[in-house]
Amino acid sequence: MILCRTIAELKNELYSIKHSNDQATIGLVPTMGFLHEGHASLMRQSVAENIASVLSIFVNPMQFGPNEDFERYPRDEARDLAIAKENGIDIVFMPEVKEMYPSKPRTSVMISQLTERLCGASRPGHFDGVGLVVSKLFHLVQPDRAYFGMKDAQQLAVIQQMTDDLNIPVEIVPCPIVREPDGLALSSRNVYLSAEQRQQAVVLSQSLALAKQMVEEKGITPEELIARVKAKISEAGQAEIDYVEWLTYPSLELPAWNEPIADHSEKYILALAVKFGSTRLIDNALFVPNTRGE
Ligand SMILES: Nc1ncnc2c1ncn2[C@@H]1O[C@H](COP(=O)(O)OP(=O)(O)OP(=O)(O)O)[C@@H](O)[C@H]1O
Ligand SMILES: CC(C)(CO)[C@@H](O)C(=O)[O-]
Ligand code: BAL
Repeated sequence: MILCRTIAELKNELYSIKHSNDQATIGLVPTMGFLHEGHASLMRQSVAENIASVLSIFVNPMQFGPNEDFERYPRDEARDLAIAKENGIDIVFMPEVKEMYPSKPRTSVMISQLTERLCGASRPGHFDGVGLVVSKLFHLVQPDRAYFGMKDAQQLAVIQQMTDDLNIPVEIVPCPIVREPDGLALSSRNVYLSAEQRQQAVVLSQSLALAKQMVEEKGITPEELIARVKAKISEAGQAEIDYVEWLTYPSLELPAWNEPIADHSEKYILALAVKFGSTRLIDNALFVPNTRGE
């Protein structure tokens, strides 16, 4: 496994791969590091489907708001490199901020509509930063496939839209959410939770499971579903709800609010963002026609 800290090193390594095999397919797994089993599942899928796999580790300042956790975002380079190697990654691209942004970028990548709700509304400018860095990574690596987790379902929809709108020749591969045995979705930010908050955070996946049950009950409307999910989350002492939304997926539009969900024909997402103290966690479940959710 090769570690590249500069764009020049990355380009050299990619050139060598392509030079030795011009049919070589490249998979890209973009991350912000502090790797866990969720990231590892993306890496394994990339390794299984491509001749060579690039893992990027970059805590992108452009996607953090002024009062967010950019400075204290967890980092552990040695551990990340060991996990990348164990999972068969060929190249780790781990640039400094000044390598990715030698000066303040004057170009913005603004993806409209899909970013109006959910994390786009709670974190103004967040998806502009994500769009910018992911398009830079796509241009630098020129992957055949890029792997994104469904935990960040809005991000996945936004990146797919950006890729389609800009005709970027990469296949976006959605990967399922990896969870702890008690249901909590793996996230680098889980490390911020106190023991008590960690116990309370299980309410996220529990409320998604409750929603699946309720959608099976004929007659429930999005309005009732959201009220009941919010009530369930509020049972966890310190939980402060940022949003609970029921939207079409991947178009992220509001469906008819007062009409029963049963027998729906579209794909929907129930998306949650909840704060436990200062730690904001997200989770979601997809509901496909005539099923109880994924
Ligand atoms: N539990 C998970 N299951 C599957 N994919 C995941 C999971 N957690 C993160 N990912 C995916 O890994 C990629 C990199 O995410 P990132 O480095 O932000 O990790 P994270 O754990 O989501 O961090 P954060 O706590 O900052 O949200 C994204 O595509 C993300 O969706
Ligand atoms: C896609 C990404 C690596 C861009 O910084 C980030 O938003 C993430 O880790 O999901
Ligand atoms: N996992 C999405 C990256 C972020 O929270 O900034």
